[in-house]
Amino acid sequence: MEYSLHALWSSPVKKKLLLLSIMFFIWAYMLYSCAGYCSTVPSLVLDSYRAKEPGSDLASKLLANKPQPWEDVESDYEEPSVRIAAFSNGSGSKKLPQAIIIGVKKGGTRALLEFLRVHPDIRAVGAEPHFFDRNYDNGLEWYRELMPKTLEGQITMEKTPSYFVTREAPARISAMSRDTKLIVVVRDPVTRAISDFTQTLSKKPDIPSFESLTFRNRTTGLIDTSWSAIQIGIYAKHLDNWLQYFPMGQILFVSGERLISDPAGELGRVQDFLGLKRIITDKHFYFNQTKGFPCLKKAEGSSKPHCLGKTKGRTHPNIDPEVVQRLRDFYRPFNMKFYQMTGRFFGWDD
Ligand SMILES: Nc1ncnc2c1ncn2[C@@H]1O[C@H](COP(=O)(O)OS(=O)(=O)O)[C@@H](OP(=O)(O)O)[C@H]1O
Repeated sequence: MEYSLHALWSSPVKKKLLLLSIMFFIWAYMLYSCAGYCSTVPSLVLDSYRAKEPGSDLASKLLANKPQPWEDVESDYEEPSVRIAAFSNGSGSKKLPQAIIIGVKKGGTRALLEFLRVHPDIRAVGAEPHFFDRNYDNGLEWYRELMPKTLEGQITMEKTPSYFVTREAPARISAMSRDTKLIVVVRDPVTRAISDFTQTLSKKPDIPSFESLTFRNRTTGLIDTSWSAIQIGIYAKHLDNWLQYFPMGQILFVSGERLISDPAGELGRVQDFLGLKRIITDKHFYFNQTKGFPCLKKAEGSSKPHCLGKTKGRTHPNIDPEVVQRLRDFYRPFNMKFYQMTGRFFGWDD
């Protein structure tokens, strides 16, 4: 061995060859390193440049795609600043909702969600995601990103009242998870229709009167069931669609009227349904005379009393009593069917 090495070093041609190959390796290594560096530099520069562009990060992308919560139904919703500070950076992970308030529009869905958020085992997204109706193409990952972080054992929730009347929503929610718990806040369909109309009127003061929108033909008294304010209240019909995908035991019906007269009682039923300890009780509520509604003594993440905003609990316009009666007659058979289906008498037809 010693001899062969000595022989190698001693031969001048071989010495040169060895030197050349060492130089070649050094040169190749430098070229390789430079190529790697050169390919990363522009992208790093570009990335940091992109990061400065508005809307470049994930959160902004979501915001860009995010359904506008102030569109249509939820023009009033604002995340209380206290809540943002207290929970936006919490630990845990984002999960798809295990329970959803699917309806109904103007039923009292915001009140229910705000009350439920007081529970330490519930975390909910404030704005309406409208995933299963308007934003389904964005994909489940987009939807999950909207959710707040939860710890083990906490339930993730959202509310989008239009799901209840969206034909595709039951199949889509079932495809996400067949175990999703569904909650529907229902309210007398006649009052609901007037509430719905009142909301539209507040945004578009020039719309025709409630009375004229109600009828296809006022003289024959034919109701215009294509008007969404009327359509939404045919609860039995919409429920049929949900029952194709979910068993009745997985859907809880909350009375919008009882949610106002006895919020703790209705919240007790909801907590049982969600398998949670009854933590929200009558101690959490007080009746605010000025607002004319129950309010929270302390909102989630805050020590201050909290009533819903001014777009909840609007004064309704006076509607011709004859039209109201005609609508009562129209809804009666659907209501009866609905009571039968749900096994609960909501008392809208006294
Ligand atoms: N505690 C409390 N405070 C204020 N308002 C309350 C409350 N509980 C139920 N309600 C009723 O909720 C109605 C609005 O329903 P939604 O929140 O489902 O409306 S929306 O579909 O999200 O726009 C709203 O309807 P209007 O009275 O017609 O404005 C209220 O009657």
